[in-house]
Amino acid sequence: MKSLASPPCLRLTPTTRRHLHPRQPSSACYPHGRIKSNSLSFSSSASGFASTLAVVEKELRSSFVTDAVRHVTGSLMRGEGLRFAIVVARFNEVVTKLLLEGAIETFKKYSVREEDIQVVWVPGSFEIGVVAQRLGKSGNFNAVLCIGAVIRGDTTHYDAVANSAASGVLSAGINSGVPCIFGVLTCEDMDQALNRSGGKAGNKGAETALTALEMASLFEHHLK
Ligand SMILES: Nc1c(NC[C@H](O)[C@H](O)[C@H](O)CO)[nH]c(=O)[nH]c1=O
Ligand SMILES: CC(=O)[C@@H](O)COP(=O)(O)O
Repeated sequence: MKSLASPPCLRLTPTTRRHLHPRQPSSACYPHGRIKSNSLSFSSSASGFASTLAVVEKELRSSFVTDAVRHVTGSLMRGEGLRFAIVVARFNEVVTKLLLEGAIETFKKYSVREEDIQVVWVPGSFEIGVVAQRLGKSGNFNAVLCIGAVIRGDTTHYDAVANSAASGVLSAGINSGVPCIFGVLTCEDMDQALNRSGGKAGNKGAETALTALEMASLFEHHLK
């Protein structure tokens, strides 16, 4: 029997660690298998993340061959045939349109057919949850991607909208049993929002589309 005392350890770069384990401390290691450090190269872009994840998945899978424990993850490589709804808020449309573009581009890059993507517009982020739940329950989609941009103003309205959007999307997923992905920006100002919708900090629409793909694949291929 294999000893569990000192599992082989993968030290991850900050970027990959953030994607795989967003809250793990910097000294943490990946406990399930050994990964050659020279097989990993990282980028903070959505496609960089995807290829990093593919390498990690492959290496981890091969390191599990001798393990009796079964591990399952969704795959980014099997987008064809998966169906997605995208609920997008019109409020701060200059931002949400860019997030939507990033999301659709990513779905297409991963072989999701255009006819398998349905976009539903709602007035603001507050309205996303109820619509996501309806779409999830329809049985027509493998995942629902929720896109919005909440930007702080002068009053406490920001907190109400941001928190409601988050708990609305969470409830939609739990109540419908279909993954509902949180692609709602919550920003201090428009600069922060633009930086995250194709600017300096990437495109969160594209990143959350990858999350939707992974979760859709996990449910479709492993959790039925
Ligand atoms: N201020 C923002 C809003 N506010 C609108 C609400 O989402 C909602 O439509 C209204 O209260 C009616 O129910 N929405 C955003 O998406 N982003 C904001 O910054
Ligand atoms: C996040 C918001 O709802 C924002 O537009 C509200 O702005 P304000 O707090 O100045 O009314």
